[in-house]
Amino acid sequence: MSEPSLHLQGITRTFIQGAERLDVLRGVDLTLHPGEIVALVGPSGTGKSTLLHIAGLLERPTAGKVVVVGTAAGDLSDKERTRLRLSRLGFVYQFHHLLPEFTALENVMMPQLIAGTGKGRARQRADELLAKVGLSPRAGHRPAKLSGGEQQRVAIVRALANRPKVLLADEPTGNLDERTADLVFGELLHLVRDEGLSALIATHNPALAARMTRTVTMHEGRLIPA
Ligand SMILES: Nc1ncnc2c1ncn2[C@@H]1O[C@H](COP(=O)(O)OP(=O)(O)OP(=O)(O)O)[C@@H](O)[C@H]1O
Repeated sequence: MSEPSLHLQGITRTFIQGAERLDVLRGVDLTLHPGEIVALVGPSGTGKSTLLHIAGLLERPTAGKVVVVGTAAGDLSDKERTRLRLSRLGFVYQFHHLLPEFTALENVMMPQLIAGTGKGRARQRADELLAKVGLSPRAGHRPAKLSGGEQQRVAIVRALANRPKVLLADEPTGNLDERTADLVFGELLHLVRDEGLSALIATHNPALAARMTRTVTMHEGRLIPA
């Protein structure tokens, strides 16, 4: 079988606040194979966002192993983790977090420029991605001039700009009305499949979870198959 895109093994995360100790993750194991799209579900406050941040190399676990396309992240310096994140992982949040002073096109070019891609190639890739979500006519607009659905489409294609292997998404359409959420989610799935990625997507919406390859549920700090 081919190398996993993402492998999480024995992940724990404990928060200590004063005398209180909160064991949010208590031994999470998860393997994402290329092309798998996994729904991450579970009640609010059970640690889905915490797990996504750890998988996305934005936070370190208290214990356990994160392996991104064959590279064990625990052994890396912060600089090397950033490089691995930029090249292999894409992240979409519930709120778009686009840079307000830049246009849609510039927002999609930005992660590529940070990763060292030349301006011409970055622009070509951004044009191509914005076209895929029907936003070519809006490429020159700043986020404030775009609708909620359009802003989230830009955030999604921005996450794909550096051709990552894994997309991590935290309620990527949670901020949109039901109809728009359904449409944008469909586009997200189409793009993930089209680009041949794996994805781990937290959602509270059972209908959206049902459109993915499989579902895992956060329960008492571990993942169980749905
Ligand atoms: N930096 C932190 N310090 C202390 N506690 C934290 C921290 N980050 C998260 N927590 C706690 O960890 C628990 C899990 O939070 P998390 O945001 O991961 O849950 P979630 O499943 O994503 O919830 P939701 O579905 O509402 O987004 C919560 O009780 C939260 O208060």
